Amino acid sequence: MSSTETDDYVSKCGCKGIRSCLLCERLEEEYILDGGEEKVKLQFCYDPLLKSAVRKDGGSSLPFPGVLLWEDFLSKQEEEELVHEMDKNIWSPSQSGRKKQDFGPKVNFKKRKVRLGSFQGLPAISRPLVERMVQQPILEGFQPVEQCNLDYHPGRGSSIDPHLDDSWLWGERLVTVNMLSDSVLTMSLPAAQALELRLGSEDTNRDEDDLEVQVAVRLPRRSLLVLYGEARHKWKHAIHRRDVPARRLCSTYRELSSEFLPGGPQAEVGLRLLDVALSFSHTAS
Ligand SMILES: O=C(O)CCC(=O)C(=O)O
Ligand SMILES: [Fe+2]
Repeated sequence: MSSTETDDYVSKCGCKGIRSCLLCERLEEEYILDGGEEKVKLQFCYDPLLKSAVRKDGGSSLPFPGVLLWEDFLSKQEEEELVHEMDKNIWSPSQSGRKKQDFGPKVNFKKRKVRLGSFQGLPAISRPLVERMVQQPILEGFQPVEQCNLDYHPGRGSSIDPHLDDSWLWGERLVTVNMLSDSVLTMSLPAAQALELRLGSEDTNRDEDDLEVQVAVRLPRRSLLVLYGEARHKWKHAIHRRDVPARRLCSTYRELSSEFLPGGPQAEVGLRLLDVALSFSHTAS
């Protein structure tokens, strides 16, 4: 990496509140490792063929519905073109050492307000990808109104903390296309809740407040991941710093919730958003 590139990677940071990246940690001369290490974890790996989470130290497995992994969704040439196109647009600094490009309506989640703002549609280059993804039965009728591109880099200590995506505006399926390097999405849930979701395990009889179930979902380069059902609404998801060994880009596509779909109280707003989004009129300058 040239020094100009390095400067670019570390020159700006978008962290607020408790979030941090390598830049602000260096500035504060404080090195914060991945958070939450005090919790005892039951670690599983997701097996896409079995659609189950399998204990890392062998033994039990747990049905894990709500994840679809589509390997080689992109060809190598498509990946190259997408990355080239994304890098023509400005990457804005975001939380925890990420950079971001957002193609979607302007949203205030706290006040539950959404408006078109300057949104002109999803990027033109995404049209064939959306046409391809909807061939998958689980994505039938998927109509994204937002595409959010993220740029992770180990030089900035990029990560994303465990979270659930909003479900007031965003609908049932979250779709992410992974580019440039392999990574791991870590899904987590307190053991007591996992038990409720049928974790048949003898390990849950210790103090359950401190016990967390973690499921590592492998995200191969050029794959597409769908989260829905339990994996969308109950399990938090995160990308840990240790799982960003090289630059990684991803595009997350989000559909509308039932509130904004036909029959819902905000159906008219939804129609306007869809009309603009699916014009695919954004082209990088
Ligand atoms: O980087 C990823 O794959 C996940 C991104 C994510 O969870 C989000 O933007 O809400
Ligand atoms: Fe998310």
